[in-house]
Amino acid sequence: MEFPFDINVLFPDRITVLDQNLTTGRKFLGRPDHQHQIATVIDELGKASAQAQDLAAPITSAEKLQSNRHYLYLLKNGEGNRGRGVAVGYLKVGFKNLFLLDQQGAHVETEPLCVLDFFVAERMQRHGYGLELFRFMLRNKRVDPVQLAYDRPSPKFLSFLEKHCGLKDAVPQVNNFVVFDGFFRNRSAVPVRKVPPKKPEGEIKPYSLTEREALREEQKALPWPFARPQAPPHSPPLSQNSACSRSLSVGSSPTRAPLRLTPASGAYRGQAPQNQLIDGVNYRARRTSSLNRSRLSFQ
Ligand SMILES: CC(=O)SCCNC(=O)CCNC(=O)[C@H](O)C(C)(C)COP(=O)(O)OP(=O)(O)OC[C@H]1O[C@@H](n2cnc3c(N)ncnc32)[C@H](O)[C@@H]1OP(=O)(O)O
Repeated sequence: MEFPFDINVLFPDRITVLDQNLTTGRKFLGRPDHQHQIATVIDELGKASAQAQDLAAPITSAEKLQSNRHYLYLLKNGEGNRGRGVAVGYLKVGFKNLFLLDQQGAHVETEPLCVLDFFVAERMQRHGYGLELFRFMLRNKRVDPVQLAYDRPSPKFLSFLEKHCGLKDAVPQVNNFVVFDGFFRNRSAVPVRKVPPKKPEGEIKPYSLTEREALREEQKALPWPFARPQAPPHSPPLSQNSACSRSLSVGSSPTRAPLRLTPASGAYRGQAPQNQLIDGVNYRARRTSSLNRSRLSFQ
């Protein structure tokens, strides 16, 4: 995505981590004009992401980033737009209090790192940029894919997770978060938020809202004629052999088109060979002693 200003001035690094302050940790970026331009980049990418996911409104914007403790990893290509750089995409993560069901169906209260939004500009998809972002975040947060919770992953993202991480067996949930087989193993080894801040969302809800459901709640609160008409309640058809589809079938949000229960066409082009798994060798060498990982990821 191109902008009428120099992306390379705003984001000197290929991947920049932005937090609540919209800063990249570099002093000169505190300039108001730069802050404004950074906000523009986030807002425009957020809109494109919402469009790509059929969301009624963006779930990522500069304002939302400023009011939540989320982290946004922004990837640029410095050479594009005649050397001014182009914004390629982003990955947004944050800790969430969730009530999840383990494999035995028991409720577990947990606060995992969640993937909340993920976007690569349409024309740049399937060129490895998503993997670059995801890998960077995993290293930065010192976490394995199986330890993350995913906020209603799209068919493309599910395909991505299966291809690059070998994640395909979801543990059925009654909310729209998806966790995979292995998530409940060794929870104590998983990074947790150190100082629980006051939650902007209010107190913990029995089945925590996804970003997408929160969007629907916001819309419900709008008076007519601003509120979108509610779609009649319906459940997508269940697939007998898809654990993922079961977890997504309850409480799915009408803000995005219903998820297809099989991945988007061309998604599963065959099982990813082991040596294609993200960072497999490096991670194994570095972290095997401390973590008992899923049988599928990083083996
Ligand atoms: C929790 C959430 O954030 S859910 C929302 C996820 N975001 C979206 O759905 C927005 C639209 N999609 C995208 O922005 C991107 O496709 C992303 C972020 C999901 C992946 O980024 P990419 O740069 O395309 O991924 P990358 O090139 O590293 O990996 C490619 C793999 O991703 C999956 N993938 C990417 N695009 C597609 C697609 N159009 N159809 C099916 N699978 C796809 C496939 O597994 C693909 O492997 P393949 O080409 O061998 O089939």
